[in-house]
Amino acid sequence: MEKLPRYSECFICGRDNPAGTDITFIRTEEGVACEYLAAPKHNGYRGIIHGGIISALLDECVGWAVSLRAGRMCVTGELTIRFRKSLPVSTKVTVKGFCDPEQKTRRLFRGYGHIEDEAGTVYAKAEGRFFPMSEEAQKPVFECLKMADAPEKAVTPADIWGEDCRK
Ligand SMILES: CCCCCCCC/C=C\CCCCCCCC(=O)SCCNC(=O)CCNC(=O)[C@H](O)C(C)(C)COP(=O)(O)OP(=O)(O)OC[C@H]1O[C@@H](n2cnc3c(N)ncnc32)[C@H](O)[C@@H]1OP(=O)(O)O
Repeated sequence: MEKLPRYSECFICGRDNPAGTDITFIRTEEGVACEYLAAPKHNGYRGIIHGGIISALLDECVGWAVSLRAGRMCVTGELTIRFRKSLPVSTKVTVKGFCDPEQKTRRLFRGYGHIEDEAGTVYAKAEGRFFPMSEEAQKPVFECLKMADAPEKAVTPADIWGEDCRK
């Protein structure tokens, strides 16, 4: 399992965003995943994590999974979240994201994901549609993407997609 790069300013994965969740995503055999320890600074109601935080975690995790498949960084076009169970503060959960293997077009990618705890309880599920950026539009993204274990080290598209890198 390989750590994915982090984007310095991002609310979810940015090192330089103190308001955020300070997440590192990993590439798994099936897609993308991350660990999240539910923190009181992300509360909505007392002791319960805000649905917007849950949505943002799922958005980025599923977004990474489809971006890996698309060969380009994507933007979210549509995201549907089902909040099945309140997520209490201090719960340790795993967020998992997948790309739908049946892609009919390279313009739009479908993905899905969920948040579960160690016992397998599912707190939320997501599905969405994601759009690959043009090569030109994704260039500035790479100015802020840094290696997870070496924040001074820049990342290139080939570091992420290797041979599958889209021209
Ligand atoms: C997600 C990736 C994350 C990867 C992980 C990165 C980690 C580290 C890297 C970096 C960190 C920072 C980044 C994190 C980011 C997190 C994710 C976000 O928050 S992204 C920001 C929020 N999203 C936007 O800003 C998009 C705004 N919308 C647009 O740009 C356009 O609307 C776009 C590209 C989605 C579509 O525009 P058109 O011009 O290509 O398409 P048209 O002509 O409008 O529509 C044509 C057809 O396409 C479908 N379509 C278009 N838009 C759709 C939509 N929103 N949902 C569903 N289908 C849509 C429909 O079938 C539509 O046909 P009909 O209009 O219905 O007849």
